[in-house]
Amino acid sequence: MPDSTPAVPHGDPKPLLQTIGLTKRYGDFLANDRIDLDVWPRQIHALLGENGAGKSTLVKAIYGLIQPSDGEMRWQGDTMVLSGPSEARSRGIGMVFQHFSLFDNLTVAENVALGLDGSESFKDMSARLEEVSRVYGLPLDPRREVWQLSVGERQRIEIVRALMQNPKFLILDEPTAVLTPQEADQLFTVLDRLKAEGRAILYISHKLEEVKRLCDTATILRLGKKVSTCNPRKETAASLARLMVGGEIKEVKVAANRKTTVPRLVVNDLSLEPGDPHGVRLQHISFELKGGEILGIAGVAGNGQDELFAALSGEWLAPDPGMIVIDGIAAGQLSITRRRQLGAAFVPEERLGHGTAPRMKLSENALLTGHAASNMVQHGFVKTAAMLKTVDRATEAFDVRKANRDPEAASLSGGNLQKFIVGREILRNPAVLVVSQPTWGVDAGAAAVIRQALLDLAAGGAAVLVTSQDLDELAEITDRIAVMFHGHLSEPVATQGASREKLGLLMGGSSLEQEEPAHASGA
Ligand SMILES: Nc1ncnc2c1ncn2[C@@H]1O[C@H](COP(=O)(O)OP(=O)(O)OP(=O)(O)O)[C@@H](O)[C@H]1O
Repeated sequence: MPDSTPAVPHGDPKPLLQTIGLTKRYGDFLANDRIDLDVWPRQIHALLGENGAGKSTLVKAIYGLIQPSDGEMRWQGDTMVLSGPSEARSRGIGMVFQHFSLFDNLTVAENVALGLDGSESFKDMSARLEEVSRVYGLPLDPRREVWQLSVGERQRIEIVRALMQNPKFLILDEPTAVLTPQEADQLFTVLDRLKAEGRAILYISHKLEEVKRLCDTATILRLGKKVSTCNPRKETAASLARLMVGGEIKEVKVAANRKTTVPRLVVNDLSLEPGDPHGVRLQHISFELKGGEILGIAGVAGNGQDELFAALSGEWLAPDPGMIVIDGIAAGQLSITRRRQLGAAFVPEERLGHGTAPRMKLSENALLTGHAASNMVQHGFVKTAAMLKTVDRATEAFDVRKANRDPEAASLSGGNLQKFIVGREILRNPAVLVVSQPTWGVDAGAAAVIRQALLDLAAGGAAVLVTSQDLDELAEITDRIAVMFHGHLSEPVATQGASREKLGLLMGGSSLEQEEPAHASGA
C-alpha cells in the first residue's frame, strides 16, 4: 500500500462525511466490505476501482438509495441513517449519476423541477436554473426538450440540478465519460470553484490522468474492499491502475499483418432529415470501409453521430437503398433485423434502454439482438440453452462480473454491462461492426480487453466503425479518423500522423464548408 497519505486540508476538525466499516451484501455477495472513508470539506476525493469494485454501491448508500447491511455513516461527526435520497439532499448531499435520470419528452426546466422539492414556483425555479447555469458556465436552454439534446448537454442538466440544491457534498459518478476534452475542462473549472466555496466532492472516474490533475485524495476499492487511500498527485496513472487491478494492465496489440480487403460498408452521399425538428441533418456523408479496417469518427457530441448511427443501423431509413451498402447489398431501406442478417452488428452509445432492456435478463437481451442471425430461435421456438450460452461466452471472453449467471441487465455495474453488450455483438463475429463509445465508463483493464477485441475483429476481416469522443482511444485502435461537425463528415485522414490539434480544429468545424445550417430548425 503506498504511503502517499493525503494531508488533512485546512484544519477542519471533523470530516464532513465518514463511513466506518460500511458493508453492503447482496445475498452472499459482498459488494462493499467494511469500507472506511473520510471526506473533508474543500476536498476533491477520487473513488477508484475496477468495474464492479463497489464504487456505485458505496455512493448509493451515502446518497440514501440503498441501506447498508452493516457499519456506520457519520455526517459532520454525527451518526447518519438515511431514509432515502430526499433526506440525503436535505442534509446537503447531492449526486450526479452515471446513468442519467431524465425524461426525454420533458423540457430541461421540467426535468429539473421534478428533482427539486417544489417549494418555489416554476417561473422562479426556471429563472434560478438559468442563473445557476450562467454563474457556473454550464449553458442550458430551459425550454428545450431533453430528447433533442446531446449527451454532454444532458449531463449538464444533471449537474445544474444538483447545484441548484446547494450541496455541501457532491457525488459525481464518471462525469467526464462522455465529455469532450473541452467540456471536461469546463467541468474541472466548476469543480475547482465548488471546492474553493468549501464544498466536498466525491469523484468516481476511470480516467486516471484526470484524477491526478483534479483530485486531492484517492480511495481505491478492489473486489468490494478498500485497498488504499493515497495522494493521486504522487502516483502515476500506471501505479493507480496497478492498485485498482492488483496487477499490470495488458497492453493493446495491433496485429502486424492486418490486411484490408474489399469494401464491406459503403456510405454514398447520405443526406437525411432528422426525425425531430432540432436534430442534426446528415449532409452528403460518404465513406468506404474495407474489411480489416477500423475507421474512427471523432467529434463533439451532438454533431450528427447519433443520427448517423440511426441511419446505419436501420432505426431510420435512408431516402435511397444505395446510400448504405453492406457487403455489396443496398441496405439503406432495410430493417435493423435484415441488416443483422447481412452480418452487421450495432452497439449504441446508451447502454441501458438502447443497448439493453434494463429489466430483462442478460439471456433475454442476448435474444433481442441475436434472434435474427443465430441459433437462438429454431422453427419459431426460442432456445433458452442457446441464449444462456451466449451469456456464458460473453461473460468468459470479456470477464463480465455479475452476482449470478443470468441477472437483469440493470443489476450489472456500468462497465460490466458495457463489456456484456460489446461481447454479445463481437461474439456473433460480424462482417461489419458499428460501435459508439465502446469504452464509456469502462475501467482501464476492461477497456484494453474491448479495444483488443475490436482490433482482433478487424484482423479477422471485419470492417469496424468506431464513434468515440476519446481521441486517445481512436489514436490507439483506428487506421483512419474522420470528424463529424454539423452533420458533415470530413474526409478521413490516416491516424498515424493525424495530430490532436488537427483533429481538434476539424472538431471545431474548420475546413468543412457549411452550405446550409445542419439543424433542421436552423438553430
Ligand atoms: N441490486 C444488486 N443485486 C445484486 N448484485 C448487485 C446489485 N447491485 C450491484 N451488484 C453487484 O455489486 C458489485 C459492485 O457493483 P458496483 O455497481 O458498486 O460497481 P462499480 O465499482 O460502481 O462498477 P462500475 O465501475 O462498472 O460502475 C457488482 O458485482 C454488481 O454486479
